[in-house]
Amino acid sequence: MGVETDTEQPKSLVDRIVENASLGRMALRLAWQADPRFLVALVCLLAVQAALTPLQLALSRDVVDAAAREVGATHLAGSGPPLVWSVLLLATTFAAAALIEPFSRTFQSLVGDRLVGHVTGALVRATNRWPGLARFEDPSTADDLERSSGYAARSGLELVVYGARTLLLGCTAIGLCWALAGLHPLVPLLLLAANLPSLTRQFDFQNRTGSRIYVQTPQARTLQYSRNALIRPEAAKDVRLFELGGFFRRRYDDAFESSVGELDRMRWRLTRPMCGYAALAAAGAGAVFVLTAWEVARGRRGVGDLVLYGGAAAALSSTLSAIGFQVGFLPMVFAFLPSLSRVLTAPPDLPVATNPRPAPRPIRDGIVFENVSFAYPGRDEPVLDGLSLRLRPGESCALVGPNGSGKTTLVKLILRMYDPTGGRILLDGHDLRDYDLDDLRRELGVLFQDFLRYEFSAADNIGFGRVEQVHDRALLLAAAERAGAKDLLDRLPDGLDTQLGARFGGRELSGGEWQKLALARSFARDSQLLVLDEPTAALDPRTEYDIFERFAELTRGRMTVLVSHRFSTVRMADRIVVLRGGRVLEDGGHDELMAAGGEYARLYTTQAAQYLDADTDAGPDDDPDPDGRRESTR
Ligand SMILES: Nc1ncnc2c1ncn2[C@@H]1O[C@H](COP(=O)(O)OP(=O)(O)OP(=O)(O)O)[C@@H](O)[C@H]1O
Repeated sequence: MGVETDTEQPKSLVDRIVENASLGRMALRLAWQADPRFLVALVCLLAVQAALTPLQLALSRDVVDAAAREVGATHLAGSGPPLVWSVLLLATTFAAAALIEPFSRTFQSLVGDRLVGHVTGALVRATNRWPGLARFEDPSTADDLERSSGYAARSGLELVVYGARTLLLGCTAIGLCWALAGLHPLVPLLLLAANLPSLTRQFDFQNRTGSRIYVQTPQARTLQYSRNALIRPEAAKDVRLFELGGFFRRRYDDAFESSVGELDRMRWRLTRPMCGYAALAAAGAGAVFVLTAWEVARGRRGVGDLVLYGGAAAALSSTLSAIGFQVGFLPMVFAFLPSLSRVLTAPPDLPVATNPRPAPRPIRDGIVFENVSFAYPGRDEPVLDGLSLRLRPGESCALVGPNGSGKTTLVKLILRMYDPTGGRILLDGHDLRDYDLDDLRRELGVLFQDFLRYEFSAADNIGFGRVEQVHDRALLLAAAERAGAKDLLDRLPDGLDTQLGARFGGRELSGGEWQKLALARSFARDSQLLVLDEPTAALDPRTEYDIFERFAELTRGRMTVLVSHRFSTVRMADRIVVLRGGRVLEDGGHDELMAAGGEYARLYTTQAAQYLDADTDAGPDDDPDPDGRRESTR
């Protein structure tokens, strides 16, 4: 059994059975862990539901026979219990069926919801165990995650429901065949033959639909992306300004047409021939009716048998069709399960030391890049190419270089979001890979260029830098003070407790205000290495100047890496490293590099000249350089 997927490698039948058995066990285990009580209750209800169909047929026959006896048509009646008992029993089964149906649906929803919650928790725990970033940027992992949180999340329930239903429907079909053999031993065989094409068609329909849904996961993600571009507040400005609404709408429609439209066309294609097969199955049931009526007319059977055999033939037909339908779901379930299994069992994406070293405290020798090369996964051209560099303890170092020269990449390697593809990075003489990663990262405080705006309280936005002390108000206020965010907190209606972001009705902040909080978050961390990637890009000149003035105090005792294109920020550093072509081009203090008259001096002078030109037009309130610091750039 298996869905046709585009990525599937040919496997032997035995391998596939073994693999599916283990996937099935995993899905059932997840369903059991989600809520065993509801699961057991659901299976019991499904069993009772399955038993009711043959029971109702047998009781219907008794009712008809008893009614025939009551009206004196004894030649039409078989033997059986009195009419009142038969009617009461039949009514009870109808009442039970009516009662069980909503409970069965409710239990399915309860198990489904709990299962989705349980699987989501397992997915979150699994992805949190991936120390690096590479998997999050890999499209096939994105497909796996999409499948895992969609179809595959409910697969445990679907296995239980479809599996149990198939089993129980199989029992019902055997019961019906056994009953029909009472008419003639060949009748069940003929009916099975008449229903076989319809059953296989149902299976084929489900199987192919499932295959299509599976292989369309990338299109489903494209669809989601285009939809988000239309409805997400982050995109609203651009969409309106550039009149992108129509464009994205067409993209969405195209993606919709290529996924859902194709699926629908396929459904139609597969449904049309089913009419012929259904007619064949109906003809089989009709023949049983005619045969029974003929026997009843000849007085060889009671009239109740007409209900029993006619009903059993019709029920067998619908039961077999339902089996085809239910079994047809199973390949789809088994096609999606490997995605879930891959995510849940994926080993860490970076090597983890077996006897990890604790992070050094204090750092004594610093960080050394030894001939480090790095290319992003799936890309050939290296971003860093034999780079060597030493970052000394207590020193602040600015990384400068053109766009795409690898500054942020270098920072990501220090944080061990990736490992170098060549060379090594040493911390106090030991390879970063030898350290306990959690312990190491506790020593790193980072403000990313694309920092997150948490739409929680201001306190959370700062406290997430040291989440175990997120309620320590003194610590949060001190961090805010250092980042120049104290005024901002004073202006917020509930200070630290103000809910931020418009999405949940909170206070929206300007870009620079969000950046101040992000800077405060990195200061809240009690780290030995502080990495600030464009920390002042959105700050007003006054705040930037304040931070500049206190930079030495703010970073005292910490190694600091500053990444920036703003030379006013770069100047804060003790040392400046210019990157180009994946290597270090220049390395030294500001004065030293200016005196050398190389790349840094050229870039610095160009930027300073631009500032000075702009300054001639600016009023006193716009003065970006209140103490005339820029004069020294000349
Ligand atoms: N996640 C990624 N996957 C693949 N390539 C990437 C990824 N991130 C960056 N790159 C590539 O690596 C190169 C260096 O990027 P990086 O972000 O390190 O540059 P940068 O010097 O920080 O640039 P900027 O000044 O624009 O911030 C770029 O050419 C970019 O295309």
